[in-house]
Amino acid sequence: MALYIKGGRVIDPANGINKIADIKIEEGVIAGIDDFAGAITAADEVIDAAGKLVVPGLIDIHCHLREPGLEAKETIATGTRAAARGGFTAVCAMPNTKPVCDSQTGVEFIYNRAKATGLVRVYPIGAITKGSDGQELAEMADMAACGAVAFSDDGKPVPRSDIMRLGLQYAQMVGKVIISHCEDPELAKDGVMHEGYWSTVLGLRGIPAAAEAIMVARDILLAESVGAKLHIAHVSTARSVELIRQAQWRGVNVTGEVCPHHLALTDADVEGFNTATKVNPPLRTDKDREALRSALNDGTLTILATDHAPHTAEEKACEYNYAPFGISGLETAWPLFWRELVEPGVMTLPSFVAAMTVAPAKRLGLPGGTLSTGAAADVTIIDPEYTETVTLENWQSKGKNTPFVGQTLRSWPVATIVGGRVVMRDRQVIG
Ligand SMILES: NC(=O)N[C@@H](CC(=O)O)C(=O)O
Ligand SMILES: [Zn+2]
Ligand SMILES: [Zn+2]
Repeated sequence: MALYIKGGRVIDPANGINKIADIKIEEGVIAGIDDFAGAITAADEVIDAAGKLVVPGLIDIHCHLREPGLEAKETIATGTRAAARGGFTAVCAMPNTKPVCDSQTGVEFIYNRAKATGLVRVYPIGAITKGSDGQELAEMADMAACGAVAFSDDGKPVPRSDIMRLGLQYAQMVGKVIISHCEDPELAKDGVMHEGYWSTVLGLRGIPAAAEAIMVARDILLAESVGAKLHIAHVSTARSVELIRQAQWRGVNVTGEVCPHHLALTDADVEGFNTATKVNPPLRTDKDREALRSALNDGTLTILATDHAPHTAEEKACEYNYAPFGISGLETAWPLFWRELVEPGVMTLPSFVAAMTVAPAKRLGLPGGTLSTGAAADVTIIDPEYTETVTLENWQSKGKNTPFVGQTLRSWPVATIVGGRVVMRDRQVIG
């Protein structure tokens, strides 16, 4: 018995495919892309994808699953259900859990929990420093040996340049990428939103754009000096984009990612003091948003990521100053990116699909991201015409901290298939 996805527009950027075709899945792997009309028998299962897009399973290289230790915010079980609902077949988990994932045991725990409770694939990211305290390198080589896919102290910067340089050198040695949360801790201190017109009007302490760009510049210089691979998390300012662009011209191995909220919202959206808009780096200005769009358009930035950062309702139900930073993003990423990037023609459909599949996979050396024959059958089906209003009904993440409730968005994932198993169908998570 085979599973056929019939008659959809198959977009597989890795193989240069963009055509109406059927996909055959057998024993959990892609058995071929073709016209299978004559081959389908009554014993086979068929998903009718006419009018839909059929793409490689989406891959998110930046999310927070909160397990171990912060299970009130999210677990691997709930976070991967949110991922499945958002069309993701694989997610990379940041190490800022309790304890921090800074050892072989931490990495193995994630793999074991994901195997036992996860609905989609989970790849752990190890910490750069012990406890992400920025003082002493974590056991990076050990973690790489047992499957850490990258290293990051996300949630915090690595304040000391000597430690960051050492981290880059170790990462380079084991062939991994450092994912940097770029923030000058002193400049950003006590800030709760972007520093500018709106922080002044609202009377909130600001985080200057330079707090990000300074660290982007430092990390680029360090990566350049040791020949290491650097990836900038949640790029949010025009200046960061400019620094990355210049570094790429010089041949530095640096990439960057953009999150949905930095495209969909600006600092003006903090008016109203909705704590769901509090995120790090903060929502920036229109000009920054424009710079992110042109960087995605010209290929300076090639990766889209959610930075899914769930928090409890209790934690977010307080004054703006005291709320934790973060937006629950897995379940609305695709339609938001669609509205911001595909509808206005900022990205072509194949380059957009690439930014959510093969580009992140290639950057971290993950399997997946293509529909090549013989590859694991991780597939996402999108209905580009389907509209849905964001509500918390049927919301899978424990983190209800989304500023997008009430927005009607077009283009949603309607099926998610992991290794040939259907884990979401018609917007309902299965399993
Ligand atoms: N992005 C956020 O606002 N929060 C993240 C940390 C991070 O990504 O830096 C979190 O872990 O809550
Ligand atoms: Zn971060
Ligand atoms: Zn993050």
